[in-house]
Amino acid sequence: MSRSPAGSPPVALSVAGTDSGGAAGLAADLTTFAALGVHGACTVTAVTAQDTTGVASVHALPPREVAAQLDAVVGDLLVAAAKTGVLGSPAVVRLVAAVAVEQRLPLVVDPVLVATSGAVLGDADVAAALVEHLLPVATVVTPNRSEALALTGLAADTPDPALAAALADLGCAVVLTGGEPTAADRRHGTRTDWLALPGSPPLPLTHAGVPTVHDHGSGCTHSAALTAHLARGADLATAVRAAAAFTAERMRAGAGWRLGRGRGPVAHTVPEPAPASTPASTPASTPATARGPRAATPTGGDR
Ligand SMILES: Nc1ncnc2c1ncn2[C@@H]1O[C@H](COP(=O)(O)OP(=O)(O)O)[C@@H](O)[C@H]1O
Ligand SMILES: Cc1ncc(COP(=O)(O)O)c(N)n1
Repeated sequence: MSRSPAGSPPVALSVAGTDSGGAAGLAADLTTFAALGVHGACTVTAVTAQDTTGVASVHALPPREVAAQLDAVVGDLLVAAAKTGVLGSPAVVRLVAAVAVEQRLPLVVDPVLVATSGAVLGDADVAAALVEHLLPVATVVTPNRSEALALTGLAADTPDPALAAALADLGCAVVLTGGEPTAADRRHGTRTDWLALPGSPPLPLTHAGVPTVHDHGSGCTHSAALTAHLARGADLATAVRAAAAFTAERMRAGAGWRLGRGRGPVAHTVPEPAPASTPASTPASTPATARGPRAATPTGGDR
């Protein structure tokens, strides 16, 4: 049941970092909320300098600045569901947990810890705080495989279902996201997420894979879509399936894009078609084209 007043959209809150390249973090969250008919409020936890090729710097905001934003949002808006991304420090993790409990927020935790390029977006202390304080009060946690390994401390060869089940034992539902294809996924051209509910055997959710280098922000888009569907009143299983479908659809929409030199953004917007009078041979005036051809191969972007 959505908590929005009649005639108004539900409100979802993202507590996350910025991505200067506009692919991940708050950019992905707020555009996804908007695409799914949900008003997006935000609390900035960290400012990152990053692009499609990697993360240059991460500046975590002081907890008091994060607390001030949270107070402003929950003091005024009726938040129907919230999600977290980069949190920046154990103190901020504890702060968000306290607000989630106090406000009884349905909470999606995307435990963003390490970028694909290797940049640390959450250190071991943040991972420990997530396990101790945030997962016990979360509705669902959405790690990728490397985040799940960091949270559980399990061996690198632990199979996906066992990883998902170990996290569910901590007390919240889990969607172990499968952006990295398994051997079976490679054979079948698929991706497999695992849904684990505490006390139940993990369930594979397999969908068609999209061949693309425009996958930067896939995890944020997925967790934001899940949050938006919860805010709209969907049950968890429905929201999980809808989130995977939305993310794959946005990846298909951006599969032909060439934005940046590395892992380009998941398509948060679909470009207007060129005016009918534009000759087919005229190059599109995108920044990438104006600044010369960009390589289509990934060079280690951040996911
Ligand atoms: N190439 C792809 N084709 C289809 N779905 C994908 C692809 N890459 C990721 N996904 C989906 O996007 C969602 C986010 O997953 P993932 O990429 O693992 O997150 P993260 O960015 O945190 O690593 C999941 O539902 C996953 O299955
Ligand atoms: C500010 C910020 N937040 C999150 C991610 C992870 O990106 P993804 O959504 O692809 O896992 C990122 N690179 N930067």
